Amino acid sequence: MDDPEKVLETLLAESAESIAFPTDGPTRAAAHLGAAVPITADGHTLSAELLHAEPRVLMLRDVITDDEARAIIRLAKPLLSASPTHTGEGYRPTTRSSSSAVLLDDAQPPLRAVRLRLANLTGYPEANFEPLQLVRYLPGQEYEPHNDWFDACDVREHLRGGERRLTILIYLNAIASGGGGATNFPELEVRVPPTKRGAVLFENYALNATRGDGRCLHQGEPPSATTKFAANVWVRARRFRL
Ligand SMILES: O=C(O)CCC(=O)C(=O)O
Ligand SMILES: [Fe+2]
Repeated sequence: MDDPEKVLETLLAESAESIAFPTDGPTRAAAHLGAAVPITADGHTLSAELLHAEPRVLMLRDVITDDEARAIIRLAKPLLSASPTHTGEGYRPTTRSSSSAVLLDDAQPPLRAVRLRLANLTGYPEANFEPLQLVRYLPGQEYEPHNDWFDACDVREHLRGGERRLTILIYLNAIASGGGGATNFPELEVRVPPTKRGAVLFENYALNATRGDGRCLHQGEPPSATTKFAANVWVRARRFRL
């Protein structure tokens, strides 16, 4: 699509399809600072605790089952390759030494169950979810501080569903306390230790904003002795297209 007028027309039409920021999803309504509040989604009980109010960072516990964690790792393992990073104008080069796998087959029952539960919890339609992406860090591997949101001028990402409003990073295996592998938010002074079957959820955009929030800068710290498996779930402003 090279014709600038056509690009602009398409972008405007796309933007008009963005859903309003949900303010009533259970993860917005229930979470409190300093207290893990039980919530139920599709008959599944988990807990949510607000770790930081603005931007919102939440710790979810028991967000997936043991079987789901095992299934995600099993489906992803044969697909692993070096993790990509965002390059080009608007993006700072970062080191990401992990491996990743995109789980394109959303129809797989465990993937579908997790996606539908997270849709229910966040108030976003499942159609806005990117495919789950497994990330594997061998001991010593890491992802340097970065933001998950796209540059506002990134046309390609505008056409693939627009803003990454939410990041949900699900921890799939246990790492002993003191074993590293935390998700660290240096600007917020929040460090989330990986808790098996738990997740960190953060809002990359302030309410009604169209530009990403720089305070959401975060890094995947290296695990010291155990391989860390996690699954990224990114939620877009509009229907996601590959
Ligand atoms: O592994 C982590 O704790 C962070 C991963 C991350 O930020 C990403 O994959 O975008
Ligand atoms: Fe990230």
